[in-house]
Amino acid sequence: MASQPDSTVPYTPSLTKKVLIFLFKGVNKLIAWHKLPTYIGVLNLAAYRYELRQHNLHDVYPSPEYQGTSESDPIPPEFAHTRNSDGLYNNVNQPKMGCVGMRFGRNVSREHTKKPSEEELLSPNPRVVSEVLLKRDTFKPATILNLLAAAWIQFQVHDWFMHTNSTTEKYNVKLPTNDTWSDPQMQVEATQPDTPLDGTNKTSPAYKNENTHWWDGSQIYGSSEVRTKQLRGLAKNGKLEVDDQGYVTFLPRDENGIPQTGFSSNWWLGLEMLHTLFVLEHNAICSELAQANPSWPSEKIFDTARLVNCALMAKIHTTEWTPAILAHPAIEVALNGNWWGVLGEKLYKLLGRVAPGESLSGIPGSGAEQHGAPFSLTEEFVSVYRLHSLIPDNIAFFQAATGAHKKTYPVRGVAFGEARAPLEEQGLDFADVLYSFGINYPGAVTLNNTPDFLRDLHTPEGRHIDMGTIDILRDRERGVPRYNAFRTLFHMPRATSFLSLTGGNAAVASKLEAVYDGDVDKVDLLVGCLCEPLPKGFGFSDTAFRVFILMASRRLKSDRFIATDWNEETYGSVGMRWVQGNGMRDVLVRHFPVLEESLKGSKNPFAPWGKIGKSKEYEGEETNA
Ligand code: HEM
Repeated sequence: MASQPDSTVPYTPSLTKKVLIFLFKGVNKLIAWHKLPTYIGVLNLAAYRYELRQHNLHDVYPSPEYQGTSESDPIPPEFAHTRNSDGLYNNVNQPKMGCVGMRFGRNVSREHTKKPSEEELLSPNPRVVSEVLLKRDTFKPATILNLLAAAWIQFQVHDWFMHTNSTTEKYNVKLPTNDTWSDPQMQVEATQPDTPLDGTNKTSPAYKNENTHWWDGSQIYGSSEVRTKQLRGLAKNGKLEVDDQGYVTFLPRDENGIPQTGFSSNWWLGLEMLHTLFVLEHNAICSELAQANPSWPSEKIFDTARLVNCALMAKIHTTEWTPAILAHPAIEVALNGNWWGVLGEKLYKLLGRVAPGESLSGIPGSGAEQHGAPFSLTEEFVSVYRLHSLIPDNIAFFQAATGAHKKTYPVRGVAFGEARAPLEEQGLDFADVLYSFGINYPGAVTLNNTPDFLRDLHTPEGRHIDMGTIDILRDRERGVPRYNAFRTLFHMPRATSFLSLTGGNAAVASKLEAVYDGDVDKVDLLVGCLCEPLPKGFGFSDTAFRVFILMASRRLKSDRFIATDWNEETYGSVGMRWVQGNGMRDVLVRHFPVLEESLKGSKNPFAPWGKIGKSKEYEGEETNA
């Protein structure tokens, strides 16, 4: 186990990197990165990343001691080579870094993250923004993706973060005249701020993460050691407990029907399916490890299988999901480069690592670095994942083997307690559900495409909420800068008018102008991102993408188990082969071989799959655009 550089060591780009940043600033005045030839575009993205690492990582703790030290929190021997469910000990020198309950960091300095006054928080009225700009008018599908892509990102988000709502403080959102909201008033719980640790916290509050910040599969394994033990239950050989009902394997349920998994809020069939799939994958890895290492105790099998499963999910996300939603040649090279290096997978597999750094041979094994701030996810990172418009109104369900259409359900009908309805009522199994998700479209990430299901959401905890209103309110409440300020702080030019923001779309510009009272600087981050013209092949905005350039690779680069301990000693030779030799397609086909045929019709498992048999005859908008 190698020791890591202290997060307080400032990140200073080398002279070459500074020159690259300077050069591309000039180039980008004339031409955007995504219009450059592929490999020059990749270099441009690298320059952005150097600049962002230098200016856009901000700790929100008053001092580094809050991250713990190797003296105050020494690593117990059992966690020297494996993940701890609470997220402790990933960083050897600062063992609390990224653990559950640590605060979200910031990508912009604290003076730009002030808590708004009530007037600033509520204007323009977030419910009006939701009604006029977010409410879905007609279903606009994202035709480059399938519905699995929507479920996947929520599944991942539940690994990474969740804020806590206050049990005492609420905001009253004024309902406009003639509003159709069915309650007399709209109240939204405030986010619970962490106890202030210094004066800055009083003006710019900080918020804790309910999950670990690491990419550690906590949505499956839980965010505490106690929870992980419960989920393993009595299962042998390092496996997680499942409820095998013969025709289908489910996650176990508690006496109230709540799925027993690491994170079960906001549940629907998409999550049921992916949680089950990656629990099955964990158990398959365990079987393989046990067979190859008959002397390993259950604990070692579990620990190694979790490392492998987490790395596999990180790889799928990096090299498959992200290039599916950002289908641009430079992104494909850059993201594969994050994993394999710019020399590519083939050369990596032939030669192994040819250089120590991240560029030529990828981030895994390149050595962990914190770039001047302790690792944590950030408020801005949460904001750009507000992708609720991915959720469609309805899902059409088919049999995987024949393509026969069984039933089309509203999403509401497969959510929370109803999540398993198509399996229980239509006799479908997970292969059928996965196939159906493979050919249904998600919603496009664009204006007026947030479904009524989420804008009029009744949760099992008794909340009645409009996610459109909440998405706007939360960013403002947490001091995330509005669109133009955000762009400036991410080194992008601000929109000088509504028309320039919308890329010349006069109808959208005038709608924005009316809601934002003629002030383009008031446009909310989410709204701006939904309106700006997209680079070719992009499923979301270039503005949101700037956060990903920095944070997507940071999640890998900061993590000891990916960047430093990337070796057979930690993963076992079987484990290393499993991660490097598999992708989403392999996972799907391993557990549901019938899907192979449909997957053949698709270049990327998160893009629409080939339609089988009778499903070609289905005429609904869910699968046809
Ligand atoms: C059935 C589908 C979904 C339901 C029922 C759902 C529901 C919710 C709820 C109730 C919240 C918390 C609201 C609050 O702040 O009080 C939330 C937050 C959030 N959701 Fe969703 N959601 C769904 C799908 C998605 C999808 C597809 C994404 C895409 C990434 C997503 C991303 C987020 C994010 C980023 C947050 C903020 C989390 C935080 O504040 O820490 N959700 N969602």
